[in-house]
Amino acid sequence: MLEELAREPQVWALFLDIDGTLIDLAETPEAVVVPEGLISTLSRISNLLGGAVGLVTGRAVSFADQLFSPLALPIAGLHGAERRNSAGDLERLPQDDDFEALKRSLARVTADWDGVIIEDKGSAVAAHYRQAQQWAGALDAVMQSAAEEAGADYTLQRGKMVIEIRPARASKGEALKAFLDAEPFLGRKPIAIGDDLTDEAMFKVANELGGLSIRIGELRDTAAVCAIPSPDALRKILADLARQA
Ligand SMILES: O=P(O)(O)OC[C@H]1O[C@H](O[C@H]2O[C@H](CO)[C@@H](O)[C@H](O)[C@H]2O)[C@H](O)[C@@H](O)[C@@H]1O
Repeated sequence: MLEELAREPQVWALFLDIDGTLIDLAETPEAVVVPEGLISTLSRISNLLGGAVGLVTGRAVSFADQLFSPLALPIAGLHGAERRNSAGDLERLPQDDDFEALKRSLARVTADWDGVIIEDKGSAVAAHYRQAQQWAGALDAVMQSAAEEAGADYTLQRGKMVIEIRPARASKGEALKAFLDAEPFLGRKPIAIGDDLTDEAMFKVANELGGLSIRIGELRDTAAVCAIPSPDALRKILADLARQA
């Protein structure tokens, strides 16, 4: 389904989610592994597409950069709330003192909740319960009330065994549009690949713009139009594509 990229590389732009898409999910946010060969695969595909490859992730840009170093692709982080374009210019929200206090309070409230992880991502915060499913309900309630306290500038974002509070003004769909407004993405058709609720916004934009939306996993309750069964299957497809570059 990505053969078109090799046939007409000047037509397409590729947007890739990270966790659960390019890399396998792990028990904790820090435990993820970038498989050998993936960085060079992405670099070759980026060259093939004239640089029109972007990462679109819920991670902070700084964390994603560490994962994929030395590769520094254009990237939207924090579900689109921060973005680095192909020239390397990074837009990031200013520090918000009230939000800093809210993150500290979340960490305090959940300190004794065994297995719950509060991931401080700067302008967003994620509460993970993958290792603490007994706390899922209580965590949901705490995060809902924290999101209300954070006010209209923030919104709740649910994902795989995670509940997040993130800036409301951006989404992965808006990030796709912003990338497509400038070279080397300008005028290309987007292919968006992701696995989670946050990726639905970019699936919709890719569909609207005549591109392609691909979900990792099952094709159920999604705007995506086709599916690839796993991150491993996607990596194999990308490696084949890179060999043609
Ligand atoms: O948009 P993504 O790149 O898919 O990022 C979404 C969230 O991914 C991370 O959490 C998820 O992956 C963890 C590591 O595999 C896993 O332990 C967790 O259960 C998943 O929800 C990341 O920690 C979040 O900050 C991202 O927003």
